[in-house]
Amino acid sequence: MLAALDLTTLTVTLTLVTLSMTLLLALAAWHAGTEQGLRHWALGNCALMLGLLLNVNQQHLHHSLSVVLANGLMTLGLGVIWLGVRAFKGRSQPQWGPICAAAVIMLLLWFFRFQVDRLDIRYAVSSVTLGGLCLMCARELLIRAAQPLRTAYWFSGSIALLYGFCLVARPLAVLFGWQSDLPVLDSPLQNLTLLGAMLAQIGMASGFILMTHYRTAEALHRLSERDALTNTLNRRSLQEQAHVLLNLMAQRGQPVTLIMVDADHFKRINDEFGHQTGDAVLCHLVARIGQHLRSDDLLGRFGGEEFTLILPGLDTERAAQVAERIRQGLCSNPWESESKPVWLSVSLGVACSEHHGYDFNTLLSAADAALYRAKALGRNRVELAPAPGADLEDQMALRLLSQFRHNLDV
Ligand SMILES: Nc1nc2c(ncn2[C@@H]2O[C@H](COP(=O)(O)OP(=O)(O)OP(=O)(O)O)[C@@H](O)[C@H]2O)c(=O)[nH]1
Repeated sequence: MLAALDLTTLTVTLTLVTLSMTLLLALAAWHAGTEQGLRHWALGNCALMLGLLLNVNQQHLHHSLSVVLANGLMTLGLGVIWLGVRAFKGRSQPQWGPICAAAVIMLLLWFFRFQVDRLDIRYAVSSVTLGGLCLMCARELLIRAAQPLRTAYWFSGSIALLYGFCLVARPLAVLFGWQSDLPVLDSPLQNLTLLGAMLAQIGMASGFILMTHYRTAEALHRLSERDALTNTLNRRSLQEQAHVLLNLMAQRGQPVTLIMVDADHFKRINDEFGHQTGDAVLCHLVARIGQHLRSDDLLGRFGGEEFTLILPGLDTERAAQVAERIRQGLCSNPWESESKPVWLSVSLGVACSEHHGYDFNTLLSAADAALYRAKALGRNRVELAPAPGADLEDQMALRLLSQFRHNLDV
């Protein structure tokens, strides 16, 4: 059946397939923004397509073009695609690698065509080089990665592995006699190679676009749940994740503590040092808080200079110790700005599920009330949320005192 396939039809189809995949990659690269790799893949595919076109026209073109230059272009194309895979993964890209590989291949093919005419060696050299480059792409892609990117990596990687293996096996097939003669144009093996190239072309280009799509989806998801300045959870995703965590802790019957952290007199920092320094101080504040958190604790930005922490498994006493360490850590070391050190202190309100249950909003209001009290009592301190039923008048008085001090800015 393979022998019955017509070479011209195969060539035209392969060229059209490669052309449309190149266009697809180029269009995707056009809008890829900072996403690395797509441009390499589009460019590599162009070189690959030109090389293929020259190579299948051996009967009409001089061999310096259809053999030497064609294989050089195909090597360069696959090499650039390999660079694209590395760029996508954020790895170094040795630009000279593909150029040198292409130059060496062209030199070898020129020698074994015009100095010593050895078709078997030319065949082995080009098959092993192109196959080897596909295997190098596969090696970069078939790695452990977080889902969903792993699916896309493995999709492209498996195709590269399969096609690379087939290319490397081509000269072996001749060597071990599975293929009676060296493949001349129109031989079944040559037709099979062209069909394989077509499938590899469609598969790898789709795989690369899938990789970019998953990467973009991941970035969008991250953006939708993180605060752009501090990279902490934003209010909405903090609430969502807190609900899940609180339900889990309630089922297990373990305590959870919610802490509200608010920077003291932050307006003064902005006024004295400017907003940019204010932003840097907020990032410093988050980094400092992060030093005291475990991997399953949640940290979110609730408002301007107000952050919320949720500490699963900690009762009031242990959570108060964490809060105190955060307070001390911040007020004992200034943030070094370019001009002079910026001293920062925080007030913290602590509310635990032991007294306030597992409802997020109830915990939040209890911690907020405690934070108010910390502010009213002079700032730079940790206050525990009073148990429900504590003196309401007392709380009202504190709220008024806090508002009074805030208005006086003391
Ligand atoms: N630089 C910077 N400032 C912010 C940001 N978000 C809020 N702020 C500022 O934080 C300040 C908060 O001021 P206030 O609510 O009066 O609180 P405060 O000055 O910290 O006083 P107390 O909380 O009472 O100690 C305001 O000046 C806001 O402009 C931000 O993302 N970056």
